[in-house]
Amino acid sequence: MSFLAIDIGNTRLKWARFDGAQPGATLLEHGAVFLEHIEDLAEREWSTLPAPQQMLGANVAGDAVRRRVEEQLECWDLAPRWVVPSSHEAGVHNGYDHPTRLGADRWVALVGARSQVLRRGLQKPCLVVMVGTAVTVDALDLEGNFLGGLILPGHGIMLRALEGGTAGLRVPTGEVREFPTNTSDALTSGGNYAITGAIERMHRHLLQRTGIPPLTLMTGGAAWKVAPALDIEHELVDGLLFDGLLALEADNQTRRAATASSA
Ligand SMILES: Nc1ncnc2c1ncn2[C@@H]1O[C@H](COP(=O)(O)OP(=O)(O)O)[C@@H](O)[C@H]1O
Ligand SMILES: CC(C)(COP(=O)(O)O)[C@@H](O)C(=O)NCCC(=O)O
Ligand SMILES: [K+]
Repeated sequence: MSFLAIDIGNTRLKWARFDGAQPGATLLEHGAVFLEHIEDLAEREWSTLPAPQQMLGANVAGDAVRRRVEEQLECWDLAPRWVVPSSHEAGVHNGYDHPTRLGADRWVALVGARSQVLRRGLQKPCLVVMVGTAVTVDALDLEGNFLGGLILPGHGIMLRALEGGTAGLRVPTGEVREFPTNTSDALTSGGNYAITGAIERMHRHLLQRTGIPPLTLMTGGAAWKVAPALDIEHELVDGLLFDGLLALEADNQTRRAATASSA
């Protein structure tokens, strides 16, 4: 049995095939494509991939993108399944006012983070940071309750907004500096500190709420750009979304088996 996990963000689709659908399953192959190249998946990256028997995906890029991906999945005999955030699943309680309106990627990352906390036997709250097209900073307490989180623009969106809204800010990428003395460095540092500042702020909120310094897990295509300037202890976790998808799929299968045996 092999399992395909798919994470579709607003910039790229990330996929991974595992040798099973339980937390800790072995990663067999993985890849990422920009959304413009989804139409090539079945002909290229997936053409040599052994057929997976099951898949689960998280999509925040809209229904049109989801349909384009489902067309590519037709190269295999498999039912596409997509995560819809609920109020309670795989050990996480969703504290959003309207649980289904939480981004599926955020929900999956929270589930992945919770399963990591439990697997490591930690008695800690957890801060879940994703740095992609947008940045999200989500708080999980000691019991696996999702308390709430921040959404802010990612680096690219911040820069494009400033370029578009002004006459004098079209400059090359700069360096992160404490006291920037040119426009390029001022913009790059401003964006970087906006993101790290928000993360540090949420870290403080969670510490104040729970009294315990949280485990901070950071993922996403641009996490490596943020990490050097982040003044709190943290870990970069590449496959956090895949961990979450594995945990949710394992949970779903247990539930389906229970329904089947009671029918
Ligand atoms: N190969 C790369 N080199 C530099 N930056 C990258 C690369 N891939 C992704 N990024 C950065 O990561 C962001 C996309 O990350 P990703 O996690 O794929 O986002 P999303 O989940 O929103 O699609 C881009 O906006 C870019 O800033
Ligand atoms: C916040 C997001 C845009 C992040 O998207 P990403 O950067 O991963 O492409 C996405 O999680 C989303 O569309 N969320 C729905 C709204 C919410 O979570 O409240
Ligand atoms: K994402």
